[in-house]
Amino acid sequence: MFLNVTGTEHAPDPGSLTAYAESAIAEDDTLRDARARAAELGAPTITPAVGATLCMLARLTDAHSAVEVGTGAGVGGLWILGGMSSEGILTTIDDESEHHAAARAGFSAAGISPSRTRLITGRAADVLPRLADASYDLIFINGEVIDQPRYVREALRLVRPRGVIVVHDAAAGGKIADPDFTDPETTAAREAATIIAEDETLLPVVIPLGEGLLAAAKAPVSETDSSTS
Ligand SMILES: C[S@@+](CC[C@H](N)C(=O)[O-])C[C@H]1O[C@@H](n2cnc3c(N)ncnc32)[C@H](O)[C@@H]1O
Repeated sequence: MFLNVTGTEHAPDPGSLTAYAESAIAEDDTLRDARARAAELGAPTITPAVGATLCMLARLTDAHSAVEVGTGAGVGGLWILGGMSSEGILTTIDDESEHHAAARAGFSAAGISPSRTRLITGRAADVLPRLADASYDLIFINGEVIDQPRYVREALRLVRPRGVIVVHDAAAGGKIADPDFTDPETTAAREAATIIAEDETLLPVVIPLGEGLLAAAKAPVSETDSSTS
């Protein structure tokens, strides 16, 4: 059986490489319980392989500070925190206080100190502009697809040199590569991808996991500082 039964809208075909990538990741009871809370709330979750990818990126960037747009019931947050430095702080934004209550329960069950999580309840478009420039090692965008361009623009400002931006639902339900689709969501996903593609300080890659991840690594400071070029 495919490992994530609660949150995936489009389960990969059995026998596909994606199905193998998902089934290869085992989640612990804390994550399973978080998925159960998400299911109760009707909040979508990332898949296990997306979670493991985020965890790996947090570890590779030695993340001390991360931002998540769209807390849900805390599945993504648990994965990100698992890869961060033991002192690392996750700022996670959601406009549903019920989702934040569920996420808090998950973080507590995982033994994560409340000092390591900053849950901000509000609309991401209002909260993100209040966060400091170039201060975050990992930014995970997992809100509404239609809002991706504005979140990506904020992420460009927030990410540190050598940090990483990850956009979930980057494939707009598989429609992004088909020019016949010009609906607002697909157009927004294309715009977000274009903003990333046109930034020469970013190294982007599409990762075909979950609903499609677009990950982009920010160049080191020596390559982003225009005074040195
Ligand atoms: C896909 S879920 C997030 C899942 C979560 N990242 C996880 O891995 O479990 C999207 C979340 O974004 C929240 N959301 C949607 N629009 C928002 C907005 N404009 N501002 C803040 N949160 C928003 C929803 O309430 C929902 O909890």
